[in-house]
Amino acid sequence: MNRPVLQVALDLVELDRALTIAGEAVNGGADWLEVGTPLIKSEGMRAVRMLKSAFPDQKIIADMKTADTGAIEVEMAAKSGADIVCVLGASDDSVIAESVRAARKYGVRIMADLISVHNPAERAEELERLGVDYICAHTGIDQQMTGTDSLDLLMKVINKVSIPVAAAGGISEKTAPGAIASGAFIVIVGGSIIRSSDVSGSTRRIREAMNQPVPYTGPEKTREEEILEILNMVSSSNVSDAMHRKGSMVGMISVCSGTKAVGKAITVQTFAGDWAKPVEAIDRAGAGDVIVINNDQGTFVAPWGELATISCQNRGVAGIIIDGAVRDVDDIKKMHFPIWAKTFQPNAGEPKGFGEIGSEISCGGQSVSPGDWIIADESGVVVIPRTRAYEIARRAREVYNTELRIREELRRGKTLSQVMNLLRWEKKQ
Ligand SMILES: O=C(CO)[C@H](O)[C@H](O)COP(=O)(O)O
Repeated sequence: MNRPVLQVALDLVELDRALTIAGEAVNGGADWLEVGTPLIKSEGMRAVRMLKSAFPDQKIIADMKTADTGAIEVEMAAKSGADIVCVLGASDDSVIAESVRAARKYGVRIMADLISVHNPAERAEELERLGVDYICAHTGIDQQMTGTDSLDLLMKVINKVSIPVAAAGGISEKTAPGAIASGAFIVIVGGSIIRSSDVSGSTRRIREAMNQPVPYTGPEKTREEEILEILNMVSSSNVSDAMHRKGSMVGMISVCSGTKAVGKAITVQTFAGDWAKPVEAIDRAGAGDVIVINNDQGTFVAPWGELATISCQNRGVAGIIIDGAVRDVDDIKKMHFPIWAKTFQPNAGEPKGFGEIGSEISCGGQSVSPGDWIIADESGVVVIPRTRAYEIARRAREVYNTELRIREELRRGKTLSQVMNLLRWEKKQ
């Protein structure tokens, strides 16, 4: 068989950005260009026409994700210049058959996408019998965020069909060699290329990685390691964006400027003037935990100060968040320890022992349960529910990566409003 193909998925919504990025990807060695579903929904068949006319030597793939009216959609894409049209493998056999008939009539090929197919191995065999030209073992972007692995899917189907198989879904420089080693003929890459500030360089590196197949051995890190690594890289603002602009505590001020805290919450409920439970929580906290304290709206006494901070530092606690006051601020600032509080106040209370460690609390207007993840930086404090921590961390990384590319376009001279095409996307009344 010929050399494996690198297909770059242009999952963007603006055609001019897609054309620029496509050019950079082709310079980096992209073989095929995919007009991604968001681009088709935003710009229609014009996107296919423009890509074909700008890149006549590249195969153009129209990712229609067709689920009905197969003949009409394939005809539209074919007449606009697509070489390959993607249909949903999960759609009815009648849709696949009509798509294949139209494809034969208009001289294009059909790629069937296995996204959300419940029985991928069996369905891949059926799709081959129905006449499709390529099978795409695809884990969708939302599925990737929850940890579904595209190469697992690839391995389920690769030996079931004799037509070429594409691998898609979060493929990067690290996983592309595994896709080839597992038998993929086409590697489809979206985010790892189109969100990069150096599209040509990223494309080139993935192309080179594809030339050195290495058997895939599964993820290198545990989910918890991955969450920690991502949250250390992204900002609280990235995480808030990933949570649809939610999760942020109100009124929290960073005591030691320039510090950041990431870790799992040890929650403490105490009452104004009582510092026993906050200090006992230090003994319960493991290295890397963040102690989150509700002080029952007490701002006239501080449940936290320098000595508690030294104790935390000794235990490797990652940070302190107090819905209340902190004292000994001059000394704490010298320690450069990550603490967020509502206010400063020299009065300490008494260690009476009211309250609880490890219960659900409210802090800065957010509900926090033990084990929820906390990310705190100069912008503020965001709580990530533990049940969604992996997904939110991965979505935050997408936000972070998207901004890398936007920053690059700003550097080249566009305004933010131009890059985002704000006027076009304002909500119409
Ligand atoms: O079809 C798609 C999403 O439905 C994408 O094009 C495909 O998943 C490749 O993009 P990425 O590498 O970002 O996953």
